[in-house]
Amino acid sequence: MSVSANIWALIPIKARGQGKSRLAVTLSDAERDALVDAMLRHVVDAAADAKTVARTVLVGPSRHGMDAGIPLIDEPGSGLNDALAKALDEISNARGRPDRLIVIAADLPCVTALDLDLLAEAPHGTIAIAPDRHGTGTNALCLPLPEAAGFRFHYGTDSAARHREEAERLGLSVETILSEGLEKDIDEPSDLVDAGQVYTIKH
Ligand SMILES: Nc1nc2c(ncn2[C@@H]2O[C@H](COP(=O)(O)OP(=O)(O)OP(=O)(O)O)[C@@H](O)[C@H]2O)c(=O)[nH]1
Ligand SMILES: O=C(O)[C@H](O)COP(=O)(O)O
Repeated sequence: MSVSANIWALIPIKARGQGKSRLAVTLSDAERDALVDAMLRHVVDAAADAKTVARTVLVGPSRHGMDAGIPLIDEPGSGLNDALAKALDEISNARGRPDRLIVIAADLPCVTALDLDLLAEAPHGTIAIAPDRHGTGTNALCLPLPEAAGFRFHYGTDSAARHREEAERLGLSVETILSEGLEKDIDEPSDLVDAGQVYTIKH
């Protein structure tokens, strides 16, 4: 890949107070908000430190206190797939649009800048998919543009397999990226052990 490739990171973030609802059995509302913000800050910082990432964009109803310099794309309010579809459409048509778009979840407290550089280095005509620790969910994607401008997001059950099928539909190859930092999203209380690097639970 050319060193001058223009690569952007897109981070979806749910409305304040709604994120990480599956952790409500363990964490109070305030604790979940603090955890969501700490993980988002970590992912934003990893993108800022990645050599390959030129620009970071958020999609969601609010910027959760992130710097005003990070653009926020408003979402339709009908779920993650619709939010990302709108953002992909806007970014694909933006002036100076990227050659590649990394879509990365905001709940990856172990992700590093190197992980993002690894994702960005997929060969030409390839979509990179980083699955979760179970191998079934999708924690990050790297989409080549404009080839994948029509990519349809399938977050939900078995999203990794469905995203591979979507690449096939577009005539693109798939590279699966496995790394601890990309695998460890925080969904269930048992995952919280991996969040200790960014957030300490006080009880
Ligand atoms: N903009 C936007 N982001 C979303 C939406 N749903 C999920 N996300 C984000 O997508 C990423 C992966 O989502 P999940 O792992 O399901 O996280 P979550 O929705 O906060 O967790 P639960 O409430 O427990 O399902 C996280 O960065 C979420 O903030 C949505 O409707 N809109
Ligand atoms: O792959 C997915 O659908 C997303 O990662 C959301 O799944 P999760 O909520 O299990 O992380």
